[in-house]
Amino acid sequence: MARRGSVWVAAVRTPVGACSAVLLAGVVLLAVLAPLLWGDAAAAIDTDAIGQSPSGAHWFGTDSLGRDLFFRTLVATRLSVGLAVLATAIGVGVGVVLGTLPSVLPRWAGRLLTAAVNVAVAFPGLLLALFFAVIFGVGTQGAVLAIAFAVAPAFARLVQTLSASVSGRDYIAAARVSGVGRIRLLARHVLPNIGEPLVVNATIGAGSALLAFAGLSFLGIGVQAPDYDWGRLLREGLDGIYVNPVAALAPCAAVVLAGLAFNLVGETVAAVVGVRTRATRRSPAPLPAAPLGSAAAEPAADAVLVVENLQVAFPGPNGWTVPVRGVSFSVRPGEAIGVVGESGSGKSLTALAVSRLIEAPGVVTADRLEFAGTPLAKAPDRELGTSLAMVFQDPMTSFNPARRVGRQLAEVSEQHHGLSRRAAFARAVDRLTAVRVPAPARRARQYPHEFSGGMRQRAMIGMGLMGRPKLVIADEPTTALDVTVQRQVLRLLARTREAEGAAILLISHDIAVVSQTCERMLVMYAGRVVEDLPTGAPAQHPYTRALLATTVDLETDRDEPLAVIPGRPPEPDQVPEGCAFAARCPLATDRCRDEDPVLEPTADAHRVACWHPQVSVLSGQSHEEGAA
Ligand SMILES: Nc1ncnc2c1ncn2[C@@H]1O[C@H](COP(=O)(O)OP(=O)(O)OP(=O)(O)O)[C@@H](O)[C@H]1O
Repeated sequence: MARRGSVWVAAVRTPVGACSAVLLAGVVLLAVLAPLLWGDAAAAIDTDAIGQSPSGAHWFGTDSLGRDLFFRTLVATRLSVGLAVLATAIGVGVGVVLGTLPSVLPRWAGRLLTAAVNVAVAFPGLLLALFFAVIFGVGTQGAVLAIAFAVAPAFARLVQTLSASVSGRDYIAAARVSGVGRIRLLARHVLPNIGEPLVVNATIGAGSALLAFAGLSFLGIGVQAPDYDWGRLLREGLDGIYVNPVAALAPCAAVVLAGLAFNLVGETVAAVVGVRTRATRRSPAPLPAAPLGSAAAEPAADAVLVVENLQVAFPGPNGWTVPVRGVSFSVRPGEAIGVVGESGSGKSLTALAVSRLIEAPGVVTADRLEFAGTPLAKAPDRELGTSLAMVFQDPMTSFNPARRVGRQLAEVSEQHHGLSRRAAFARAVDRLTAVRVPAPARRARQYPHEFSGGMRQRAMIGMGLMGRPKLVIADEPTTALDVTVQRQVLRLLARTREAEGAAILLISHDIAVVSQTCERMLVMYAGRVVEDLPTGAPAQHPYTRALLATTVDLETDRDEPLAVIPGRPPEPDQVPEGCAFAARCPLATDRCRDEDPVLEPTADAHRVACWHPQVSVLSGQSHEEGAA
């Protein structure tokens, strides 16, 4: 709640937010106070001062009955703004009902209603307002209903579109499956999730309603005498425009200012609720230097990837959150490295940083971040596009659902190799063949949804092979697949490595998968690499040992309870002072809680960040023995 409040404060501090706050406060104050303070002065008839020009006594002059136009303009604020807001509220209400009814009504009735809304949306709003004004009759009430019904179709369409985008989500499907009725589904699951854009559009819509209302009153079919709003004042002022132009200009200026207030408020609300990160995008303070997570070791001269002291940070309301805190490793050509660790340990962010895919407001810093000998920040897109391949966990969302698979693969060669459309498509078919997609020529012409999960994942790898990748980064590539397909994909990665000489960085929470595929393993915990070891070597860090102990295989004793690591990893913004694993480590000492261990070599090709390495967690040896 406090966080939300601070977002609003930050939004009001922007130039647009400040203007909107001042204008809105002015409009609301006038609407509330003006009739109370100046209502009588605005209604007072003075036959001695009929049709006067602006003067010290009457700043905007007087009308045909000698009434003060300055006070009348101020007093008209309440009716003008109040009626516009009322019309908008009714319009939004009717729009929400019309927009949601199709999902509740029988199919044929819903379609009929949708078609009617579509037809109504096609009519210009003012024309609809005039049409309804004739139906509901001349006068304030008729004008309110006319404008409400004129704006309702646009809101109905908006609600339909927003509901359609929400109704495809998994939580709606889950609610449906669990037997939630249509109306409850709508009220509980759909409407709360479309409320924010609706409010933003309603605020902006109130500005248009204000203008429309002034238009109807100006035409004589809105507010009727003795009541008056800005539209009526404009109509009366226009009669004497050559004598006193201010009489017409003042209500016009009032409409413009109030309309501006609504629109700017809409923009501010949109900035806060629509793009919530915008307000926090401003960096809270200079990003602190990355703590040295590892002892500097010179990487191989031909390393494909060199990462030294990598830090990924995001600005938050209370300062920087640093989910990746000084990660260092290097990858040699053709090498397969696995990155393991519990959820939230920073594996994916490390991969994204290495692929230059961390978006603002995220900040990536490193002492050294090089790909194929070139600083990553300077590597041309073409170089990265052809020599670094990325395979994501969910290929369904990584492929564009509206384009054929073959064309998406071909785009890489058209873009980066300058191949013609036909040649690029032929290469796409060839690559699909290489990743063993059956009937590749036919499959290349299909859409992603026509592929099975495993086939999509292979096609994704095929896309990476359109160039000559030096490094394939695969982020949980088999998590969504069944064991048989998982095996096929892992085999394919291994084959890619052999055939193309590509290095592999395989991210997985499954230590068994990594052991089968990789020769080295980086174990991450709370944004740090805590152990870097050859696969199969005895683990030295208590966390790695605990992770290995939780791995289940065919030889696991089913009579024994499954091993678990007690506790949870710390949140990125609550990492403790010393070793982040200390709170869960049975071997932790005061030193662990006070001092953060650095990743240091303990044996050939083996680095550990622990004050007490080589201690067996399971055997219950004391830490003194282990530390020795
Ligand atoms: N854009 C972001 N802004 C703030 N924090 C983020 C952002 N993206 C990720 N994080 C946080 O960074 C931490 C590490 O995330 P990351 O996705 O790298 O973890 P992971 O080890 O890959 O986990 P998983 O196995 O669940 O994918 C998480 O706590 C996550 O909440």
